[in-house]
Amino acid sequence: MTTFAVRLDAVTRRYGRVTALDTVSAGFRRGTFTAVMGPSGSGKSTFLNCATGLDRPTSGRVWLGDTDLAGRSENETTVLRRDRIGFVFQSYQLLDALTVADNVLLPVRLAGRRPDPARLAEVLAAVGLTGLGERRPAELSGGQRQRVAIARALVVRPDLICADEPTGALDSRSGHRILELLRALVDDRGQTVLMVTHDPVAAAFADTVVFLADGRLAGELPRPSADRVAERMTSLGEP
Ligand SMILES: Nc1ncnc2c1ncn2[C@@H]1O[C@H](COP(=O)(O)OP(=O)(O)OP(=O)(O)O)[C@@H](O)[C@H]1O
Repeated sequence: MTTFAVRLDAVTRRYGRVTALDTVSAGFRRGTFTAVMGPSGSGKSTFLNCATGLDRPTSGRVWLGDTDLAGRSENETTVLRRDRIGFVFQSYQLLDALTVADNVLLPVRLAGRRPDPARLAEVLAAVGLTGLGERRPAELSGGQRQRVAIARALVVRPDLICADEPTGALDSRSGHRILELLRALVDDRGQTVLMVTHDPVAAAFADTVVFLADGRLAGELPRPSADRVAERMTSLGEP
């Protein structure tokens, strides 16, 4: 097994005349938590989309574990994404008509596999939602809804959990608990987490913060503190 859950090699993504990502190379080791930060328009979403196969680089390569995403058909990439990456979004993206259990099991059903009740119980326990499987999302707090989304991300045993502003819709206390949960998934279960955030406090939960500016890598900060992250963002022109 390769050391990296995901690796980008000289990835460039242009949209017409705009170079959203400019020769970006980066590797994310298994069992690590990385935050991606940068001013608005610096290329964070493009980076995440290229790293997870949602978008294709104009040039350069992306590996998901051992798998080179270049030259894969759209169908193959969709299956890889579904089976090997867990996504967590700011807006949770749960289906209101389904129970918590059915939301969590959705990726399993979409893959045509039989849901395993033991696995369901395990991931609900991992996110602290034991006993809430029959609730609907509307009957949960924001923090609990995000836990459902994290359980859904975990259920397929992904190589990578990709979180886009996972605490953006939460009050600071619930957000803090979600970040502690992501941290614990890395420390206790060896998960790999890649998180885009605007919040230096959130970024400080990561092992390393990677900075983007104008589509280029603009350094990284190991063992970040919120103050040092905020300082670095100010130097990149973020108010
Ligand atoms: N589909 C697209 N078509 C044209 N230009 C795009 C497209 N997607 C992104 N861009 C441009 O590429 C650059 C990087 O955008 P991107 O969304 O990756 O930045 P970001 O750091 O995620 O921004 P934000 O923090 O505001 O969400 C911007 O100049 C943006 O306008």
